[in-house]
Amino acid sequence: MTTHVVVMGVSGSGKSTVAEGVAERLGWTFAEADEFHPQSNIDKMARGIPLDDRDRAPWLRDLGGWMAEHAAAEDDTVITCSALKRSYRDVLRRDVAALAGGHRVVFVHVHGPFEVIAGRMEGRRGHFMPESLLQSQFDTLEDLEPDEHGFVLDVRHSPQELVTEAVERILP
Ligand SMILES: Nc1ncnc2c1ncn2[C@@H]1O[C@H](COP(=O)(O)OP(=O)(O)OP(=O)(O)O)[C@@H](O)[C@H]1O
Ligand SMILES: O=C(O)[C@H](O)[C@@H](O)[C@H](O)[C@H](O)CO
Repeated sequence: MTTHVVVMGVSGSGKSTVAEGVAERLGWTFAEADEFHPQSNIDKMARGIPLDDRDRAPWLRDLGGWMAEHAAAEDDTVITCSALKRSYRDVLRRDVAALAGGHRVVFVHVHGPFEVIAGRMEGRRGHFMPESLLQSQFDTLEDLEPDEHGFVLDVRHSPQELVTEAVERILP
């Protein structure tokens, strides 16, 4: 049985900060979903155009496949991935769920007020994602539903608090 953590949320919410901390604390394999985006998706966002379902579909399938490969190899993982919609999370879960052995995908939603996240994006330099896309990220976001395995963290907590809380709630 392996666990696959998806740290989700809008751009600038702190996914990388939390996911890297959790992966380090647990010694689990880490990946950034942004590194799985085709260059065309990165270019589109950099031009200030939000991705649509078609842009995200192959990317989500690749990430789900990556987690399932690791599950099959008995390797626990932590990834960052916006995973904004329920249907996206269904794709991310699908390949791991199809394996025998009771492997788990756990979503950790880093969530908080628009103004806090906008302020952090403003202070960040050299990232392809423009602040102008934050509203579309919030518009697209669908909260975790009661039957989804996961939990919400408050972006206003310190990175250290967030990592500790995440680790406590992830471990079975
Ligand atoms: N809990 C926190 N408290 C204060 N600042 C934070 C916190 N978490 C992250 N930050 C800062 O906010 C900015 C965004 O964080 P981070 O890059 O981890 O977000 P992200 O969700 O991975 O972003 P993206 O998806 O756009 O790459 C960074 O400058 C980071 O240092
Ligand atoms: O689904 C999406 O729209 C994307 O994955 C974005 O969320 C960004 O890639 C990421 O957050 C970097 O800012």
